[in-house]
Amino acid sequence: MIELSGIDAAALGGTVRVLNGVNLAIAKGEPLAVIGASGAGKTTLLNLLALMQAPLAGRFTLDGDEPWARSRGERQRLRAGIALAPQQPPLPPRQRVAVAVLAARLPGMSLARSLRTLWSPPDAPLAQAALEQLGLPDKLWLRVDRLSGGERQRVGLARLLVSESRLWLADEPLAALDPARAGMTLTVLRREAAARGAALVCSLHQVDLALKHFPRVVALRAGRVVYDGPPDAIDEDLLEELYRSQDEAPPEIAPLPQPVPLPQAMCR
Ligand SMILES: Nc1ncnc2c1ncn2[C@@H]1O[C@H](COP(=O)(O)OP(=O)(O)OP(=O)(O)O)[C@@H](O)[C@H]1O
Repeated sequence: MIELSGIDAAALGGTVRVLNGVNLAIAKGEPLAVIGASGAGKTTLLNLLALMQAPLAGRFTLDGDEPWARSRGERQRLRAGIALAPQQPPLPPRQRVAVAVLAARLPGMSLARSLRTLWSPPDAPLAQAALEQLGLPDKLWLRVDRLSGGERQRVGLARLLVSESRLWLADEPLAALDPARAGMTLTVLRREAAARGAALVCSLHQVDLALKHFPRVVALRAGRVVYDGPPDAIDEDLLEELYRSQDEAPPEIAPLPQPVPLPQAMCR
């Protein structure tokens, strides 16, 4: 489905190389987790897969086609077939949740139908079903700015569930969720992607959940793929290498000066 070969890429809006010689093939319907320390390039990789950012070097193919050799319009059409849930979903604050969720279906619709959807969503039961699966059964007609951060994040994920895309990209989908919701959310994403035959690529900071929920894990360090395989071959040494900078001892902090006793006269 997607093949990256020797890809170098900058972050969205940047020019400095972040991804470095990345080789990665993702098959139709394949689930995979991307792990790595903060700044390793996970978001950059997902934006690249979503055709948001052109590679600086290397070969990128999508279903055998080279999107970056195509015209802007043709690439736009290819992009419409990919669903990306950013870490902070860009949901218009005054929009109803139903409309925000169903906006994910707009790329495949005629203009007349998309205008109708925005005005009075005919697919509201679809949005409701997606929200229920993600533990938000009573939010359909709320305004987006009435939601908590974790609820907003799940509304962003509900967009994946209603989209007609066969490539779902979820960038840190658990960032605003409590631990119980986090596991449940990954279960739903995995199950629903499998039911629709959609490939699912999730970047995750929760390594334990990545290893538990995904049959394939790609580990990035400083923009390079340092591991790509099943979770059971990931050991402590690799995790230590991946997250080494986070494990360094914190800098020594000079002790605060002891309080100077005030003269008795000043305490009265
Ligand atoms: N617009 C930009 N211009 C230049 N550099 C950027 C830009 N956006 C991000 N970067 C840098 O690119 C590198 C990779 O960022 P990226 O967001 O892909 O990492 P990440 O692994 O997703 O991190 P996190 O886990 O913290 O979200 C970081 O060093 C970051 O500072």
